[in-house]
Amino acid sequence: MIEIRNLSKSFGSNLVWEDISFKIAEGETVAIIGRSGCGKSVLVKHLNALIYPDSGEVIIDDKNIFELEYVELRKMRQRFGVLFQGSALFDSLNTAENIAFPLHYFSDLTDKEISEKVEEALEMVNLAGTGDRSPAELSGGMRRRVALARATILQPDFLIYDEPTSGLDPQTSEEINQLIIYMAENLNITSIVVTHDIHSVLKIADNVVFLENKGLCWYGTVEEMRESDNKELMDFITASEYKI
Ligand SMILES: Nc1ncnc2c1ncn2[C@@H]1O[C@H](COP(=O)(O)OP(=O)(O)OP(=O)(O)O)[C@@H](O)[C@H]1O
Repeated sequence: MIEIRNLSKSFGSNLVWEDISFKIAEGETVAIIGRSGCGKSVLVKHLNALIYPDSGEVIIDDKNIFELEYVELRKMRQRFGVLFQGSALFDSLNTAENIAFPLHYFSDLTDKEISEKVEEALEMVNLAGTGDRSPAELSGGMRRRVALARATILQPDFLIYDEPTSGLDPQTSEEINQLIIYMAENLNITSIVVTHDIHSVLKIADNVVFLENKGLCWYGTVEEMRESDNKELMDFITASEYKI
């Protein structure tokens, strides 16, 4: 469980948002939506203390992560995986080496154990047999799946997805949505998804955080979002050109 309590953040005189509170239960998928520049990325960077707030707390396992000492902070950060926007694969490494990268850094596994884990991960994202291909030889959807295999290889408790379906066609987006659901259900990963893709939100999310007017404008389940008459939320969804 991650509990966000009364979080506020400014950069100089630029107030990003204030007094944000909500909870993310274990195994839940929460979507964070809102217009460009409303502070979605800044918010998720608080969840693993990459950014510190002006005030407020993020509680994980009964501890305010902003008060953790260096060693504990490192351990806490290792519980997070991140799927970066645009996949962020290393072009000089092949697919298998990309996925193996975190294991070389953060585990004591032998080379043989690492290759076995990489093969399993490739199978999980339906890319068995492509380990020796370079990222340049893969489609956008395949690169996203490799990035997902890499982000989950250390079996994180929490996975942050930064616009996982951006730039993908509807069919490939759907494959990624299905994988996000698979990861949440089968690996019991708690997922935090920053997205502009309302269709994806409806497919994958349990709960939705909508940032607007420098704060948490609306929070609820996807079912509640379908029924909501919150004007700002509806305007945002309508502008996303998706009717629900
Ligand atoms: N390191 C930083 N220093 C100063 N200002 C920052 C920093 N990071 C973000 N900001 C500011 O915080 C605000 C929110 O930015 P953020 O990137 O979180 O928005 P976003 O909702 O994720 O946008 P987008 O949907 O376009 O990715 C912006 O005004 C941005 O300029």
